[in-house]
Amino acid sequence: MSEHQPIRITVGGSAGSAPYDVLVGRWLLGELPAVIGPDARRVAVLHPEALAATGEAIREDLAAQGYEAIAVQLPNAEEAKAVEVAAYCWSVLGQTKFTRGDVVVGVGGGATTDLAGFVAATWLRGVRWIAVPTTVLGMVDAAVGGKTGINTAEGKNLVGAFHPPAGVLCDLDALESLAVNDYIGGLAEVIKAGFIADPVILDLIEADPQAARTPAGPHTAELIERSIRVKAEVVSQDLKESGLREILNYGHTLAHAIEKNERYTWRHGAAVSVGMVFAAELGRLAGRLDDATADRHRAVLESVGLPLTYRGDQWPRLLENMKVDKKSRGDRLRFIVLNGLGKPVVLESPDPAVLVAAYGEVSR
Ligand SMILES: NC(=O)c1ccc[n+]([C@@H]2O[C@H](COP(=O)([O-])OP(=O)(O)OC[C@H]3O[C@@H](n4cnc5c(N)ncnc54)[C@H](O)[C@@H]3O)[C@@H](O)[C@H]2O)c1
Ligand SMILES: O=C(O)C(=O)C[C@@H](O)[C@H](O)[C@H](O)COP(=O)(O)O
Ligand SMILES: [Zn+2]
Repeated sequence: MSEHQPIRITVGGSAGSAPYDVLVGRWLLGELPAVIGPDARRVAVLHPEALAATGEAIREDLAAQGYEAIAVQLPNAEEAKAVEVAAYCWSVLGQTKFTRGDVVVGVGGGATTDLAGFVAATWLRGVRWIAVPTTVLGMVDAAVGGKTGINTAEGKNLVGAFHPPAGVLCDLDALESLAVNDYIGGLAEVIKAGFIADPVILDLIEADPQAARTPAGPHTAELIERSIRVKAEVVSQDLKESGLREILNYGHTLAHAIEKNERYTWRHGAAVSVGMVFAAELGRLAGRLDDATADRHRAVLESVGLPLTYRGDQWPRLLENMKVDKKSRGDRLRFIVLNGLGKPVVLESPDPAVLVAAYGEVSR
């Protein structure tokens, strides 16, 4: 990738949605007006507290180009994914007289883009929105694919809508200011993409795990691009998760149960890391996954500093939490496991004793 030539990955429209591009590069904010489109008069820039200066800079830039631009500050991280925050945004849009021609821009990590997309999906039953992800996780996963939503006390992402963005701008320079724990949290989703579809990702990380932990690593752009391609390929075929898209939920059944158990104070990537070790053990115990690939989960996740274990005494609560997973059907729990590297499949209603044994392998 040359500095001025972003990579462009097109996400095909499925289920009647319009296709859109994900751009990966540097200095991409100049692309914003083209994605905003000709109809917008007002633009609302939703950003977390941590990115107040960035949000204001984008607002000023848009105002200088003639838009009526407002910056809307959200709480950092999961606190943004709450109905009270969505309601605050609805009231700001109402007071700004935001119409169906106007555009929401979500600038931030996955929590911000999930909330911004949800506000855009619900305002006037759906307005155009653009994602400007500023974390690894946001770039490789959250901003792509049109899943938007908020958490409730009962579970993670329980309220939301499929509402694809009009475009996604991944400016790699944004990653420079990210805290190391937030950076490596995103690697959990990168590693997920490696296990479910693109093992070259795993090879690149294993070659130099320390380098993978920083934006200055030699493979940063390639890891991000490969992961986006995995996601784009899947959501282009199955926007509304009627089948194939469930593979992107690898490790998430337990992960979301942990996040709820921790009242959303754990980072999503950390929970997904533990959830993937659990899913690997489940695959192994169910006779699907070979020992080497199951063990590879622990090795690669640990090598970048992600957690592998969770509290042993919490199993009954986690099991209860998993029942509201979106892959559940009635009383049947369903998990994504691997039949081998890059071969994700659904495991239906595993024997409870197998679930307990798999949890025994991640509990401390
Ligand atoms: N919609 C989807 O398909 C999808 C996919 C994966 C994850 N998610 C969601 O994404 C969320 C996690 O996203 P995340 O890991 O990006 O965390 P996050 O959005 O909570 O961001 C982590 C922290 O970093 C701050 N931050 C963001 N960008 C920064 C930057 N460039 N410099 C400094 N600080 C910055 C944020 O304010 C926050 O405090 C979860 O809610 C998860 O459920 C959604
Ligand atoms: O895009 C998807 O589909 C995913 O499952 C990607 C996940 O990484 C992401 O965390 C997603 O938000 C989980 O969705 P949910 O439907 O299980 O809430
Ligand atoms: Zn996820």
